[in-house]
Amino acid sequence: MSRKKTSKSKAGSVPAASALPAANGSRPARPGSAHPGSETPPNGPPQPSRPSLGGGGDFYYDVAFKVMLVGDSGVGKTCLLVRFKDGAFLAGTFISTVGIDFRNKVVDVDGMKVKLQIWDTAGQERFRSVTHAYYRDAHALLLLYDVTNKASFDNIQAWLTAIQEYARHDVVLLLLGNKVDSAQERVVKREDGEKLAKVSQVGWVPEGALEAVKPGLSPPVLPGGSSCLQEYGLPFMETSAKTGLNVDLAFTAIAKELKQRSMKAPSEPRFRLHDYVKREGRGASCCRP
Ligand SMILES: Nc1nc2c(ncn2[C@@H]2O[C@H](COP(=O)(O)OP(=O)(O)OP(=O)(O)O)[C@@H](O)[C@H]2O)c(=O)[nH]1
Ligand SMILES: [Mg+2]
Repeated sequence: MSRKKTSKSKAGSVPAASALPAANGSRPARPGSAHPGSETPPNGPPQPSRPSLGGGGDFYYDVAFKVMLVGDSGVGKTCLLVRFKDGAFLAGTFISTVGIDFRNKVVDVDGMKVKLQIWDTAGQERFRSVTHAYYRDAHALLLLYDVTNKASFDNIQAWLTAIQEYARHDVVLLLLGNKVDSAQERVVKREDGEKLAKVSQVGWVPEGALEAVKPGLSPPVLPGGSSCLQEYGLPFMETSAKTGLNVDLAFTAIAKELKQRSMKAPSEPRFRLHDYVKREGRGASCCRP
């Protein structure tokens, strides 16, 4: 497979200004050279991307995907991204994201270079309509709550509703409970996150299936589907942007899943995201129904 070229550390921001995609799908031109739309805007099902037009970079990639970080303000989305991209933690003053920022990172997945274009959204309510417009382009979403902030956990359902409404039906979704290093301040137990993940689903689950599973927390019987049964619920992990716990794993798991899906005739065994994060997660782990 031929290698595509991408820039080494391309990053940009899209302030919540006028230059945003219309909700009906048309995408007006955005000013600013840093706009990622000129680079590799992923559209349609996961597919190998076009070569980067950014030029001048020294990294190459085979496939590229768009990943979005979503969740309440202050849950640690920006810190998670910085930890993954730079291996650092943004301690100190909390600077809330305005609009949307993005960073690129190329990861090696079983010998293939997978470029993740990671969009860091503003969690504040006032930017909600802005960020919703971007959901439809995302191949994967990392949905975060803060284990020291109960409200951020309670709001996950609302985030899932928005995802259901605005994201593509086959979006890869991973639920993350962040800030587990703050053991003293923890108010959301790992088991609560696991339970929520177990009964939550967006995308392909048939009408009524979610209701069916809630009372007893056992998987629904899907019409004729066996593989669906095995992956019901959301994959879930606890993370810490501060210590780095499970941060690389979260992004790697997403990259593996997307890479597998993009292959027309995969020669290797099907990658199972739920199993992977359950097996590989350290400390506070994950769940699979
Ligand atoms: N202890 C601890 N603090 C964290 C962690 N992640 C983020 N924080 C802190 O939480 C605050 C908010 O982090 P951000 O990453 O800016 O939050 P955000 O989700 O991007 O917020 P918005 O941009 O407003 O949506 C900052 O003060 C961080 O230092 C973590 O894993 N552990
Ligand atoms: Mg932020």
